[in-house]
Amino acid sequence: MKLQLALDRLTWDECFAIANEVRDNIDIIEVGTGVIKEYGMAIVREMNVQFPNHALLADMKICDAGRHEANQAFQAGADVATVMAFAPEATIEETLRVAKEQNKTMMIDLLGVESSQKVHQLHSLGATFVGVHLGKDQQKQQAFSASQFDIVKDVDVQTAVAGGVTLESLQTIKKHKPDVIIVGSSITAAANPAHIAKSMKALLHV
Ligand SMILES: O=C(CO)[C@H](O)[C@H](O)COP(=O)(O)O
Repeated sequence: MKLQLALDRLTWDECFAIANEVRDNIDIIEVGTGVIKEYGMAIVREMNVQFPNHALLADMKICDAGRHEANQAFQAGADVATVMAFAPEATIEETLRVAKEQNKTMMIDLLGVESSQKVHQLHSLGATFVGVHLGKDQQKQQAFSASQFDIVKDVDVQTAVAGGVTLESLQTIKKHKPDVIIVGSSITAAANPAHIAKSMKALLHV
């Protein structure tokens, strides 16, 4: 199980400062959607320069112009880019083609997906990696529930999980053995981000 740091709602300097603080306890750095909207692909490029030994995910949340936007992420140095499960099949297929051509990975974000039928359909399109996701706004109404893994349990795909993961909820989440656990605010808004990241990493290896 890998630990992915999600950098959201932060300034350029905060992104680099926090990533640097927790670098020894995370496997993947995610440049969040809002951060990309603020600073463009330049921040993905710079993250790749400053953290060459970490895998890098650009949370593009692509929903149209799949080839162009997947190329933007990969040319900026991302190893993984995201496309939304609700995007048209043509868009998802284009992003998967671009990733294959460049030996990169697309993560299909399952935000809003409630049926395993949809995940099977994505798998038949060629998806190999999906993200179970409780969105930021949804988190105000409900906490992450382990039942959210139900939609992926019968499908032969790698999984990530995101959405308000905390040190406490990690105990339950890890039992479902996702390939990647994505943590944003529990680390980035902590008084001591390095301590939380270290505790999370340690918990994943117990
Ligand atoms: O993709 C995201 C928001 O759309 C976030 O990266 C993801 O939800 C992780 O952040 P947090 O742990 O703060 O929920």
